[in-house]
Amino acid sequence: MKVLITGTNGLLGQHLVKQFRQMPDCSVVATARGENRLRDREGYVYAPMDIADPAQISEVMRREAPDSIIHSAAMTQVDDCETQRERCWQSNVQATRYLVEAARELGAYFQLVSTDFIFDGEQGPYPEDALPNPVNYYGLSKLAAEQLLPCSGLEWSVIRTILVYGVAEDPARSNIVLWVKKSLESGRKIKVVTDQWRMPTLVDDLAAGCILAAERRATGVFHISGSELLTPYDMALQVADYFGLDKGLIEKADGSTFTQPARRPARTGFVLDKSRQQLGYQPHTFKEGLTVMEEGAGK
Ligand SMILES: NC(=O)C1=CN([C@@H]2O[C@H](COP(=O)(O)OP(=O)(O)OC[C@H]3O[C@@H](n4cnc5c(N)ncnc54)[C@H](OP(=O)(O)O)[C@@H]3O)[C@@H](O)[C@H]2O)C=CC1
Ligand SMILES: Cc1cn([C@H]2C[C@H](O)[C@@H](COP(=O)(O)OP(=O)(O)O[C@H]3O[C@@H](C)C(=O)[C@@H](O)[C@H]3O)O2)c(=O)[nH]c1=O
Repeated sequence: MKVLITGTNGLLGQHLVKQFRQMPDCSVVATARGENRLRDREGYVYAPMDIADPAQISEVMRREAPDSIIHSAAMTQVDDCETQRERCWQSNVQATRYLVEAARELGAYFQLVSTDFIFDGEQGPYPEDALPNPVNYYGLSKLAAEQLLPCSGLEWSVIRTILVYGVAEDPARSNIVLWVKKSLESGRKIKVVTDQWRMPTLVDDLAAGCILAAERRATGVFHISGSELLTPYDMALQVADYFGLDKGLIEKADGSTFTQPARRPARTGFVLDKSRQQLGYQPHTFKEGLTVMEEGAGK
């Protein structure tokens, strides 16, 4: 398999490179905007590819001719997506359209990484066929990207995930575990909500789930997340307990005391039966995930 990955400077992209390049009979083309920010340069080819630029996409795709494309790149800052809608649409929808076109010319398998934010959070946990109803522009843009696939004529899959955490080199954005850990380590008080429910997902498990689907050229939508429905407040307490940090710095908050520019769906989470049965997906618990992070941080 020759796999091309988009957004490899990002949290998921880095772990996809790390795992794919260890697979026998697999060659990896890592692509991202600008310079390669991965420290380890072994076991893959790097090609700069800004997915907003169709000329760059055509040039790289013609040269590399992958048989599988894992599309991870996106504008992921949810609040920026709410206030910079044109940039969000260009990054998350128009760019996906360019990549789908390139995949069609190559006859390549196409996998899109998507999100729980396509749902409104009224009836979580959600199975794959639940009715989408995004409550913010980021979620709307990711749903629009998903909707490019059914009529694309491609062998395609969508991997939806939730609140990804883990260790990243030079991360473009932080994640909930690193944010809580760094805040408490520096003695900073944090307000954490008790009225949102998520199944936080270890990035190593997410990458493994993407690969389980890609190596089978599995088609359709798969929900790949952690298995425990937790509030961010629960998560913060577990992080404090695990790393021996001061829980007294964690203050309860809710929608009446903590707001963000973009609305968040209240209760998401995924039903994981299909991924477990069809892909053999097996996520870590949140606590196990913290252990994996700690072990990985040393490497
Ligand atoms: N993180 C999460 O909690 C969740 C993420 N997802 C989805 O998972 C995928 C990966 O997210 P994650 O790794 O966490 O996010 P990151 O923000 O860590 O990575 C996204 C990457 O996409 C890159 N990117 C953005 N625009 C472009 C562009 N025009 N050309 C090339 N690269 C671009 C960014 O590049 P740069 O570094 O240069 O900014 C960044 O490295 C996304 O599709 C996201 O929607 C779904 C659910 C939850
Ligand atoms: C910053 C902050 C967040 N939170 C809560 C809100 C939220 O439930 C959780 C994470 O908040 P953030 O704003 O960091 O993350 P958020 O943008 O909500 O994360 C989303 O990212 C996109 C890419 C996705 O696709 C979604 O699945 C989801 O992971 O932490 C607090 O309680 N207090 C705080 O001070």
